[in-house]
Amino acid sequence: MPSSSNAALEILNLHKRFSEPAVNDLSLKVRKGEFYALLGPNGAGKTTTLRMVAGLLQADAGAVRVCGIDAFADPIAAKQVLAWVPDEPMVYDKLTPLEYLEFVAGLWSMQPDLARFKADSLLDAFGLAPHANERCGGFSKGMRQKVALAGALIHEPRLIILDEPLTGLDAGSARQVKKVLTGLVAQGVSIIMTTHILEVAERMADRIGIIARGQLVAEGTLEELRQRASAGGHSLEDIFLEIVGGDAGAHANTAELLDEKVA
Ligand SMILES: Nc1ncnc2c1ncn2[C@@H]1O[C@H](COP(=O)(O)OP(=O)(O)OP(=O)(O)O)[C@@H](O)[C@H]1O
Repeated sequence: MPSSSNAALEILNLHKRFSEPAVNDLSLKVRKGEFYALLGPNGAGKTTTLRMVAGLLQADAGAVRVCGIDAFADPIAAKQVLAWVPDEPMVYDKLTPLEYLEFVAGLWSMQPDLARFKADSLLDAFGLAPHANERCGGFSKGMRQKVALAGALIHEPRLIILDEPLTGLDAGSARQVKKVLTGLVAQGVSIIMTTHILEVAERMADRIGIIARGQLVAEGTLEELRQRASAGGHSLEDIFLEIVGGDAGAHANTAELLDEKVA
């Protein structure tokens, strides 16, 4: 796949093996200003893929380009333009959200005035302003998740990588997070997000990639996936279950599965 200037993320023939292959010749592209949802059954290789993109896990083979930067050759430059938020993010219990955001801004060498301005606006956007000066140690999982997300956004990344960002959030918090994310996409930021909440992918994603057994088995807009699904599946859940089945592992080769189902 040649490098293309409109790509925020290019994953090229990525491989990672633990005791068995976890990511197996995976290639995909996220365009600038695109919201891309990465779906797949448990153990499909989603987190492993994103951890390699974020530079937290070494790939066995393949390449990753973030905004045109070769992330394996120049990981520091890549990290400057991306944000990574895992499904169990860590925040420092002894810090308040404001102190945490100022600390993270300091790591990025942001000017204190700008850091404070950005911190205040992120705390506001995530509904954390009333708790800005309380220690994170007493926060619920959802509040901690929002603090971590705010921290990941403070340096104004161009590509945001989110692993299950809405798990554990109540309806109000999920709405705040979705509003922030869609606002960023409207400004040209790109997002790649894993989720098991298919409704979220259905409503928010510009394109959806479905992986099973470490391989991309389907990709497209919701409408494209709908058109390709053979049995007239209409919701993303119908399409997803048709493609991966209840048990993607029952198929020896997911490429064959793709040929059968969506060719
Ligand atoms: N550090 C590790 N050591 C050994 N095996 C691992 C490791 N990390 C992941 N795996 C294996 O790699 C495969 C892919 O795991 P991964 O966490 O990427 O799946 P996933 O699609 O994110 O799943 P889920 O939806 O359950 O989070 C699984 O078989 C998993 O057991």
